[in-house]
Amino acid sequence: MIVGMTGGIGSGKSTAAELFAKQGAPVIDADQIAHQLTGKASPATESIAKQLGEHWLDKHRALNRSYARQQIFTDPQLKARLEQILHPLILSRIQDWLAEQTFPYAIIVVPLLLEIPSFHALAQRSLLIDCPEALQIQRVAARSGLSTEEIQRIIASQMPAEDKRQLCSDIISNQGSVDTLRKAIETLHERYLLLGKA
Ligand SMILES: CC(C)(COP(=O)(O)OP(=O)(O)OC[C@H]1O[C@@H](n2cnc3c(N)ncnc32)[C@H](O)[C@@H]1O)[C@@H](O)C(=O)NCCC(=O)NCCS
Ligand SMILES: Nc1ncnc2c1ncn2[C@@H]1O[C@H](COP(=O)(O)OP(=O)(O)OP(=O)(O)O)[C@@H](O)[C@H]1O
Repeated sequence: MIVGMTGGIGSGKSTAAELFAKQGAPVIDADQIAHQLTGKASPATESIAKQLGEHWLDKHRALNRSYARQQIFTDPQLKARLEQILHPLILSRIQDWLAEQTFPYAIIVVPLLLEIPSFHALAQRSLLIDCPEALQIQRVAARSGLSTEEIQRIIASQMPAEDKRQLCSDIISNQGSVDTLRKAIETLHERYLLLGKA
């Protein structure tokens, strides 16, 4: 059984993914794949330079992440063009990884699970890590130093939380402590094991 985990920026997806992994579940994260794909002198960065311009890369020919962030979250067309380069490669890496899994269930962590049909189609269940916007902003600012304005722009580019709640089969509220999150994940892990074995 494939479980797609999603949630807005800073909702706690990576923290939740780590907790599932500690239970023994196989987990793959689309953000981490995107990071690997946009490292120095990779085929993806060469496509980005060719299609979007050399100035999207840094001196090591890796993606200039802060430049890319500024561009795509202020210009939807540039966002779509970067996604057109990266999403097929991310999808293919996830599919290859899924083909190797033998555990009763596997977790794919995909920020745009509900926005992009080809990602959504991979999952039989969808798990939303839900967190109020004010807490998302607080946690992302503490982690990355991004301004409130920049974080709000990223949130505005994603599907509204209310719509995500309607679409997901499972929801974990991540407003409490990491310990509360751990308990919710232990419960879901047991449920997914049963569902995956059925
Ligand atoms: C713009 C980039 C360079 C910014 O890098 P940075 O290191 O600052 O952020 P990181 O990659 O860790 O992403 C952090 C969060 O930003 C949000 N985010 C990232 N890409 C997108 C996007 N295309 N649309 C909406 N939100 C996004 C997600 O909530 C994600 O969890 C990077 O996010 C990127 O390459 N994005 C395009 C690839 C993509 O669509 N990734 C999401 C995979 S489904
Ligand atoms: N329940 C919690 N209590 C306190 N801090 C938390 C909790 N959950 C997550 N955090 C912290 O909030 C920040 C964002 O969490 P995390 O990185 O897991 O979110 P994410 O959804 O993966 O973010 P992104 O969308 O940017 O990839 C991290 O610094 C993390 O340690």
